[in-house]
Amino acid sequence: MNENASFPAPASAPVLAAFEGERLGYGERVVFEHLTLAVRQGERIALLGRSGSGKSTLISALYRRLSEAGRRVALVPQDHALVPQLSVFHNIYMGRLDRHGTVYNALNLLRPFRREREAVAPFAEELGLAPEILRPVERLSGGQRQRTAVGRAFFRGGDILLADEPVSAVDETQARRILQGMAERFPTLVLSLHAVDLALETADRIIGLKAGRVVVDAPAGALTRGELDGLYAG
Ligand SMILES: Nc1ncnc2c1ncn2[C@@H]1O[C@H](COP(=O)(O)OP(=O)(O)OP(=O)(O)O)[C@@H](O)[C@H]1O
Repeated sequence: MNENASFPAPASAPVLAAFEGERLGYGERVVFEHLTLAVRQGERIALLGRSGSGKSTLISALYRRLSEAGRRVALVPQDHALVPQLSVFHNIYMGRLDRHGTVYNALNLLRPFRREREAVAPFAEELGLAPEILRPVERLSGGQRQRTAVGRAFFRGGDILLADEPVSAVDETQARRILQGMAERFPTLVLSLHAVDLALETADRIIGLKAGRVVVDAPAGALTRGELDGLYAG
């Protein structure tokens, strides 16, 4: 780890969220004992680490903090948080529920407005979901559900995208295309990824977690594959 290297986002870039020696966990269960970390505008961060190292816990904490600060945050949760009985169209549309009133949303649920169908269609098309657009999500494959959750985040847009294992269920070609779409749309990204190669290609900053500790925090270009593989050892 190169502690002196500066990240591509300059130190003058605004801090969007920061933790200073904070404890994060679930009730009695402490995951991070003493987390110190700042996310600056313009950073593309990949979180790496073994299962249970704390990636989802950190993403959830960032989501709360950014939302409380009034940032527009798009989220792809690990469990996708889709409404199974509703169509791909409706699940993607949910990314902008907060832009309309309850009556508009209820009417659109019963009989989608043409304007909304036309707004959602390019996102479904880009993610290869056009043929499934009217199908209930409960009748989709795992990869199709994951792409629906990505579509909802794309449709939402915002200052920052937080995505927890957003390409774990799709093939490598699709994964690259989706990650590229994320980078083009959102000025700031925090992505939890399992594939080290994809993380190095997509991110400019890699944060490696081990049992609730930040053990790597360096520019992607300063890290070797071997250093990152070490995150998964032992
Ligand atoms: N709701 C919860 N209540 C109590 N403990 C939890 C809860 N969610 C996660 N944990 C624990 O917190 C630790 C970190 O979990 P977390 O889900 O953040 O890891 P992760 O790195 O995202 O794992 P994975 O790659 O498997 O998704 C684990 O030990 C896990 O068992």
